[in-house]
Amino acid sequence: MGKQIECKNCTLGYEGVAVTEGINFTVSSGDYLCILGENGSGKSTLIKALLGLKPVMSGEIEWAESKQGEIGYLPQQTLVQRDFPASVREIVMSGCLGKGGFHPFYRKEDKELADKTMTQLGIKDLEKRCYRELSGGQQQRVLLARALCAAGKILLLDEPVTGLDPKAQNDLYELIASLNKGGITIIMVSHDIHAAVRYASHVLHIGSKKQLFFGTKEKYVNSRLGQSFILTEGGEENE
Ligand SMILES: Nc1ncnc2c1ncn2[C@@H]1O[C@H](COP(=O)(O)OP(=O)(O)OP(=O)(O)O)[C@@H](O)[C@H]1O
Repeated sequence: MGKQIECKNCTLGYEGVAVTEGINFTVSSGDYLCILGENGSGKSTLIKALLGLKPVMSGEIEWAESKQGEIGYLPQQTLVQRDFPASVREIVMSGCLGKGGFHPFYRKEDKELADKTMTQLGIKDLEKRCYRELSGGQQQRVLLARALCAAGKILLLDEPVTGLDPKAQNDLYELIASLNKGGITIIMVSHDIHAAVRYASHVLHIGSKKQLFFGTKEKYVNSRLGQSFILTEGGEENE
């Protein structure tokens, strides 16, 4: 499998102050990487670095074959976004803007890609509906379709199931897993250890100040760190 991203001994931080260091991991085509870590450990900062929005303080992020611009990003939803007054089709199509250089109008291939993606994600029948009238789960599908139109190779998802009920969470996880089975690389930031254990191929666990683990999911669940995280997080969920 081709290597897509390699993060080499990166230090991430703001204004000369490191948030986390010693970040080392590799993402290959078809991987499903789950990034775990407590609040404030630097997960969002790492996302910004992966998207090229923020330079690393030291170390290097190396991109192979697919370029940085080919990463589709599903941000954490904000309330403002939930109220966005545009149709489903318009939102999905907007993912095509900026693809293949600047072009101010949608091209035929953009429209075809939007149609194909909406069908794939089961939202074609919603295309004329206004985004803000949809359920949270439907809205996430729309944003996922948009991210897929922006980049068909790697999807970077930041807490994608936040705010969804358990059934919608499960449906979205299953949809993401099916995209991964279809060959799309997934990088997902999550607090949900259960989803990581169920779906991911690899785990990156960031602690306060430094990386605690990177490796296959199987190694993670058998490690002392993985075991204790599963126990504490599982305990919280069952309370
Ligand atoms: N723009 C900024 N300037 C300075 N410090 C920042 C900035 N953004 C974040 N930080 C600090 O960097 C640290 C890591 O933040 P980050 O948002 O990356 O954590 P996180 O792991 O994504 O947390 P959460 O799980 O709560 O989303 C925090 O201590 C935060 O206060």
